[in-house]
Amino acid sequence: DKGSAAAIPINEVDIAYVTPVTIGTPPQTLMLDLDTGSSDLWVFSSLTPSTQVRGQEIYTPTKSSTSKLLSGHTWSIRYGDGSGSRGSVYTDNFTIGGLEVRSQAVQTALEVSSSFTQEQSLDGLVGLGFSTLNTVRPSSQLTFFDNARPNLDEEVFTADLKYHATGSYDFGFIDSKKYTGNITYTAVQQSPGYWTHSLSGYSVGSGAFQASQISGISDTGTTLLYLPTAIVTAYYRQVQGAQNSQYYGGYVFPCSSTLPTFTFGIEGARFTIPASYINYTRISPTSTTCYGGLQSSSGLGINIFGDVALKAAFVVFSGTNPPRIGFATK
Ligand SMILES: CSC[C@H](NC(=O)[C@H](Cc1ccccc1)OC(=O)N1CCC(N)CC1)C(=O)N[C@@H](CC1CCCCC1)[C@@H](O)COc1ccncc1
Repeated sequence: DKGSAAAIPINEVDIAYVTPVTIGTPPQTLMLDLDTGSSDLWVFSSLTPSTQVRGQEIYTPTKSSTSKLLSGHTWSIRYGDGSGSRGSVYTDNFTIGGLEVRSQAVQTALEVSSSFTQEQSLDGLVGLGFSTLNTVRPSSQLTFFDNARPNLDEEVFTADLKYHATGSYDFGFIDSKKYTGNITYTAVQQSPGYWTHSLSGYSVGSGAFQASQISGISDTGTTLLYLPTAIVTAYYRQVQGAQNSQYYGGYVFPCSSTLPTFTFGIEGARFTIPASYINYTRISPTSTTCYGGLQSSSGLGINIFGDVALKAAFVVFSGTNPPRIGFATK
């Protein structure tokens, strides 16, 4: 089996990407954020209070002839940005890009935090982290990828996220038309459940490559790139007028400033993030101050290789034993 689906940016600064999925019989289509940084598949549903739903598509289990309540099971999740949700659990048929999983655990929201309510183009998440992170109790549930794996032609899924454009997620195969050169793989530590691996170093602009093992998680559900403070200060030292603003909670700079590129290493391979990806957004629509796509990870306790980095590469998440992650230029 295999599947392929679009990864569509939900706004003009690629804050997140959504993918059309279908749930149930007859199929109900929702737009979900495929997130390698978590392992719960949850959706806005007919059980979500209407005061918390603002334009999202919802999943109505009672309209599906193949839905089954997973009685006595609940879930509750809190994300790194403080957003969260909780609820009950059904199983139903679930499809992404033509790839179907029967009786996938679909977590129906009974409550969502305000930032989810405000994000009307996001109907929920598909966690693609390791199933050990799943929050369903009393028995944790498997991710879509873990359920699909036995039937996949190849035990992989790939992410081809794009800057200000629609990319794709593929399941069960590696599309050689989506990348150039070779795929460089590196080892993944799957504890505590993230796609955790190391960078082999970095360089700023045309500067020398600094070899150093930088451990972090490749996370499609995180917008920006979060690295150790020493690296981030070295980067913004090259940017006229840059400053680390308490007020804006990160590095900001004049939108007219020239930004250097940022290169990261995977083993012996090098991947360069264009300056445009790091000139992330104006702090307000009329402002001439811009917010950086590279920020310090010091407040997070973990380095996160988010979309700003991932969209500079074609990424292979390999569920082989042991798991590994691959990067190729595109
Ligand atoms: C540094 S983890 C912060 C990260 N959330 C972000 O990256 C959000 C994403 C977002 C925000 C608003 C609308 C749409 C998308 O975006 C921002 O936070 N920003 C972008 C805009 C920028 N101006 C400010 C910073 C995060 O929790 N991801 C989790 C998934 C995410 C949750 C929110 C909805 C979209 C999916 C997940 O993978 C990682 O979970 C954890 C990571 C570490 N320990 C615990 C949990």
